[in-house]
Amino acid sequence: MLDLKDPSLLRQACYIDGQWVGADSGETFPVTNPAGGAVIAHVPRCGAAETERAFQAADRAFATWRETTAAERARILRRWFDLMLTHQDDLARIMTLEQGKPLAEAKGEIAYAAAYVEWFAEEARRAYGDVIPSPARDRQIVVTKEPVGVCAAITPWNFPSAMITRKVAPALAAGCTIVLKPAEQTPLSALALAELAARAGVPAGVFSVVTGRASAIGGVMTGSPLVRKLTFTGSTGVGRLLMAQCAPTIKKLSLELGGNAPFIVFDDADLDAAVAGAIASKYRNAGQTCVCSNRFLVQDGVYDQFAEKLAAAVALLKVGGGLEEGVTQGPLIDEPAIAKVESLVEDAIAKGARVVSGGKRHALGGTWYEPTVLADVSRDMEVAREEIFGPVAPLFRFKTEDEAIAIANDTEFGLAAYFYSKDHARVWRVSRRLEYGMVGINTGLISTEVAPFGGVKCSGTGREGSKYGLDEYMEVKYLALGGL
Ligand SMILES: NC(=O)C1=CN([C@@H]2O[C@H](COP(=O)(O)OP(=O)(O)OC[C@H]3O[C@@H](n4cnc5c(N)ncnc54)[C@H](OP(=O)(O)O)[C@@H]3O)[C@@H](O)[C@H]2O)C=CC1
Ligand SMILES: O=C(O)CCCC(=O)O
Repeated sequence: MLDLKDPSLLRQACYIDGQWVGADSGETFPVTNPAGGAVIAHVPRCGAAETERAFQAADRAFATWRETTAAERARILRRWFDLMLTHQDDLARIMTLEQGKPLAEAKGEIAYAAAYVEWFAEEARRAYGDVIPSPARDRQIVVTKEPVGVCAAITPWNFPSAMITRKVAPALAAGCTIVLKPAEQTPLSALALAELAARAGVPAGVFSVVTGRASAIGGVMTGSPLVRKLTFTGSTGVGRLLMAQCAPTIKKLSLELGGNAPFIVFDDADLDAAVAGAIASKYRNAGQTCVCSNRFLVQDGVYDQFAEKLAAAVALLKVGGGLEEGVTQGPLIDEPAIAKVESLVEDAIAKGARVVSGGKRHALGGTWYEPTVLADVSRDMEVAREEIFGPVAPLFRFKTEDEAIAIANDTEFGLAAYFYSKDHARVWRVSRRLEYGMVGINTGLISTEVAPFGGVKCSGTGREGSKYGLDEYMEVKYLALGGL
């Protein structure tokens, strides 16, 4: 139905303990295409009981998986990586159909998702410990790293594959087992990854996928004493709730939550480069990423010129269905998402913002929103505080560097920030003063598997990708050897 080269990648069952299973109740829920709303598949609506079973299996599997060598785990992960690339076209097609992003972007995400698997296959062999100089002659102090144990992962719809692999691959590389609950909008990408993991030789119970009721599944993930770690990407509100639910059993946590990224353009910036960076960081995935620029802070001297150049670049974006040739802007994920964007833009206009481009739903209907640029935006408008998660660039004006820093840091979030300047002293000064986990300097693209992705403040805790991403799934153990 989806016109896949390998139709068996379209799984409409959960993958628990190495078996493809339905919900105990037999209930399912539909998966729809955001471009037009057609139902493309049905997946099980599981709850607590199925999730409990997945964790019991993960607990059993942990006993043997943790004993495998790093090289054995690396070989399996490497096969998973190879399979993802072999099936890149099908995986991308499934993603575009359930998530809406343009096919070229979906293919890019599959390559990006696979890169995490490759990276952690390599890092698995480098989980080194330490020998610490001892304070006493008859003692030796040794530090080893051990897998955390059984893990739980909850992922969002905006990156249906990459958000999974950057959790599951380091967990498996470290010797942990993991149960995943994907977003209800995009379960098919997750199930296809599970199918390929099984083909790659990941043993039963090591990686399970449960689709269904978020609060019931989340309740087991956060409450079960079998689970030692929860890793989550999604909204700050849900992250806060999950953190509280994990408190009684003191689970290790990685939370990758909302952002409110400033994109600062100083008078001395290369404006054409800044516009290219702005397009990349703002309109990727139709603005639906947590690291998308949310507030454009533009210095007085270049404000009008930047607005004009950005509007010209935005005019070249092509809105449409993700499978159509040349389309760069797909639909937003669902009606609540577009209603939120619409209300933020209406609020800004009512308070005095000027529409430079776009500003309303697209003529295509559905959940397509026009790529939008708003000028004369002020800090009393909701766009200054809220994560837009849509293709809207609000331009704020500032006069001094101090003012730009103050505005940039005036948010509860601290995920990604960007700025453009050619002045070296300023580059170091501003980088130090921005209260963010990631800073893009003269670039709008910061995501890569080799760098630590994560935020400060209400944007979360922990890092994904890079050597730090493996540490999140390992515990440090100190061995004191006496009587030597
Ligand atoms: N940091 C980021 O990358 C993301 C940020 N967001 C922000 O969040 C806003 C809302 O998006 P939304 O999709 O609603 O994000 P959510 O945080 O609600 O969803 C993310 C994941 O959490 C799950 N979830 C939701 N409630 C619970 C719960 N009580 N227990 C366990 N799991 C739960 C969801 O499951 P289910 O889908 O089944 O409800 C999904 O798998 C966006 O507009 C954006 O601002 C959204 C996605 C990603
Ligand atoms: O939006 C997110 O949740 C993560 C952004 C994807 C990336 O750039 O890695």
